[in-house]
Amino acid sequence: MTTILGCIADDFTGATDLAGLLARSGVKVSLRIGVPSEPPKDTAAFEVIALKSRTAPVGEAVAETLAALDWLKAAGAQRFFWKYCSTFDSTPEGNIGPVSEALMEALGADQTIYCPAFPENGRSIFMGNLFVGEHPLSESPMKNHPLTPMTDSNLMRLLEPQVKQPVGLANRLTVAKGAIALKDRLEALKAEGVAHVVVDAVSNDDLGVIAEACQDMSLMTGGSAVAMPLPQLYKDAGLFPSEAQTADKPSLAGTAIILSGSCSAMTRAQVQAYKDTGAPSLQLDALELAENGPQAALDWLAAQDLTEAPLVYASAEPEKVKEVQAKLGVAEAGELVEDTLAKCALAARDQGARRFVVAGGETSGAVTKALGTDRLIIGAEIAPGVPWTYCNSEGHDIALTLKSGNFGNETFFATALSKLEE
Ligand SMILES: Nc1ncnc2c1ncn2[C@@H]1O[C@H](COP(=O)(O)OP(=O)(O)OP(=O)(O)O)[C@@H](O)[C@H]1O
Ligand SMILES: O=C(O)[C@@H](O)C(=O)CO
Repeated sequence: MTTILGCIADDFTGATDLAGLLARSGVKVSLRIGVPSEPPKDTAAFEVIALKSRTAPVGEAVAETLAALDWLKAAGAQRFFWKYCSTFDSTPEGNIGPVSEALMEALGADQTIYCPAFPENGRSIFMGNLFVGEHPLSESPMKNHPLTPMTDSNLMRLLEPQVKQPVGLANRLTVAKGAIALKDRLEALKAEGVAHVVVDAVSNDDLGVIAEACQDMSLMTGGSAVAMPLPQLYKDAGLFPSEAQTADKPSLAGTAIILSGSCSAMTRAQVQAYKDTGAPSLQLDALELAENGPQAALDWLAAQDLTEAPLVYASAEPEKVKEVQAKLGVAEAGELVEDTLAKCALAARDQGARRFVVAGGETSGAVTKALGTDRLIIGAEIAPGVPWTYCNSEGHDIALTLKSGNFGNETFFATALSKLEE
């Protein structure tokens, strides 16, 4: 089928988050890991390409995103969605702005919107300021993120240094007036030369208004949630025929492994809750990994019964992470942990693991790449923004869930496992 909406996500958990929310409407969503090396074949109306570009150097992120754009164009897409984190994670150099401007230039677009809001997960935007629950972004646990600490909550201030063209705001008072009022505001800003418009949203109703007003833009940007209304809007506009979601749930109960490289407050609570169930667990220590390599972890794993779904985690308190980063360097510490968790994933698969629960975006990228999967089928949603996915890992059918650091409730790991047993 010709692709209607071509989506590019800057990390793997973000890609499954977006694909899961698009699939809520019952449409078939196809998720590719990285830019496919083959020309488009067997495409779906909604195609998502997962990149691992959030913390990549700007030039690399731009080049990979443009390659993804070319593939999606070849699949027939004329509308595009650039998905970044609902907490607007970017390094000080920033990839969100430069990637958006490169996409706009390639598409001949003179304006786009920025809406990372995800109300079901507590992310809302008011007067251009991003809130996590009741706290401004910069006062939320995101201020301590190991790779992209967020120390400002104002999206215009975060975006301005990242782009060449002017940044503006369409605030909640406009959004509350509906899609026509928002379109008028966007037109007025365009007349003033404003290319980058942050749009407030505090509820799913606001997201419906924004999607309706922006559905004809060649490029929309945001978190996953603002894309959620698009399939229904496109169906209503007669852009594609109804088709059923075809992901069958394979029978993959039994063996499992949980791998956590996320240090977010929610993941740390999930790790503790899972350990409290009495499940076997191993904590990785980045300093020890730097000294002795991953063999001790692999030996521990080899001795485990995978029907008990063991947990391997590096998740640690911010002070501990900072201490390790000061000794090893931020990127080096992250890579050591990611590399070890990826090796554990491969070893677990070869020991017979068929369900993989992975926490953390960067971690998910490393694990998914190691498993050698190139396409994910979207299955049941475990928590808002976290679906099970099914894929083939070098001849083995497996289920994989990639959990964003901040998503899910405390019992997420056990809930994810039981979901495939229902
Ligand atoms: N104990 C540790 N010491 C140093 N770095 C660590 C430690 N544990 C994890 N890391 C690194 O921190 C980074 C965590 O990023 P990751 O994207 O996996 O999680 P997250 O940011 O919580 O998730 P998301 O991007 O979905 O919000 C990874 O690069 C990981 O390797
Ligand atoms: O938007 C989010 O918060 C997630 O999809 C994500 O990008 C996690 O890395």
